[in-house]
Amino acid sequence: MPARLSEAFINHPVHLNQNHVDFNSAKEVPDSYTWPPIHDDSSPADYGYDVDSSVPVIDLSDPISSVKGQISHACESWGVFQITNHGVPTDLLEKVQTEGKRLFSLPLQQKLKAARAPDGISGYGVARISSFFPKLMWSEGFTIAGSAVDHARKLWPQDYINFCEVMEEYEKEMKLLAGRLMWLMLGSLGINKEDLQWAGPEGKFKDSCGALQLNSYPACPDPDRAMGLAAHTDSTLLTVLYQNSTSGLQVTRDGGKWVTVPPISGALIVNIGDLLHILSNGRYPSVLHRAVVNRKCHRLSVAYLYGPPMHVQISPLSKLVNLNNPPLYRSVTWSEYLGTKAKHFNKALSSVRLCAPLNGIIDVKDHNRVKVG
Ligand SMILES: O=C(O)CCC(=O)C(=O)O
Ligand SMILES: [Fe+2]
Repeated sequence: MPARLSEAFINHPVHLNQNHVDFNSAKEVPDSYTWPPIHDDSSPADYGYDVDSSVPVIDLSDPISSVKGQISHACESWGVFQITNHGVPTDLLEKVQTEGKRLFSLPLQQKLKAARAPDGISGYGVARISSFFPKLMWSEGFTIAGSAVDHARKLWPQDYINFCEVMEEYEKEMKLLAGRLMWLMLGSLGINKEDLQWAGPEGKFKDSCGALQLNSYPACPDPDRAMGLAAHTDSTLLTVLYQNSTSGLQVTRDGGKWVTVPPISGALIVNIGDLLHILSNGRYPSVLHRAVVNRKCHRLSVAYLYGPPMHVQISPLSKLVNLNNPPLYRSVTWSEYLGTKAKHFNKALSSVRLCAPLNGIIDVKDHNRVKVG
């Protein structure tokens, strides 16, 4: 079994076509990138006029009991929320953005020198989920699991250190923040440090794993017919996303209409992933999301993909299970789940489900019935 996140796909190689169009000079969207029209369902309500139809924004400097209450509501009803006053320095966010833009502005041939290997996780390339779709996505990505040095050196043989230092510092900040968010989320479910042995001494999640995913969405001549990143849930416990000031992220509630997550300068977005869905026995469902593109400007997003130590078995927490709430999922390690996701994509969660939903009610939160794309 892979012991490190960087080895997670050794048994699941994906051979993707990395010869994509040069986005910067494309005057139109080629047929291979043309998706069925994306209807813009966003209404004024999506921009905060109606509290119940906009993604919650939580100020982490509010009193802790209030924060936990807001998190519980956001996790139960949305699976996503934005956070402000999170403590990640603004200048670090700016540096990450500058370095990310520097990377994606390199010529395609240069970026391809650091291409992700078919059985690897780190490096440059199109989204791994591309293999599940007949059409290509209007985006490119760069993943960092472990040290970025090997790949960054291929991009900038003389000048890779700054990139690596910034990404390393950001990864450290993200790991601390993700641990803090885990306790806020778990605490709101009545779970404390004694209930989660694998969180390690003082519940610090020292051995937890994570990766940085830089996503680049070039401006697109026909954004309604292109897809930045197709609908998916993350295979994480949680994901912390920085989208800065350019919108593009959309989420659904229970497979309903797409809601745009409005950019808030300096805020971070927190998504619930499939492993927290399992750990919480479905109380905190993972959120189906996608990224759309726009005509005017390039968009960069940086996702921190956070999961448990690779060997830890994740299963519904015993405190959340009783006669009326039987365990809904079997236990899986992150490594095993990534393999399942690589094979079954959006049906992965239902493939580890133990029992059918009670009363025969369709569990829309399993996403297997949600039309993707
Ligand atoms: O770019 C975005 O807004 C979404 C990125 C995302 O979903 C991911 O990297 O998993
Ligand atoms: Fe995602």
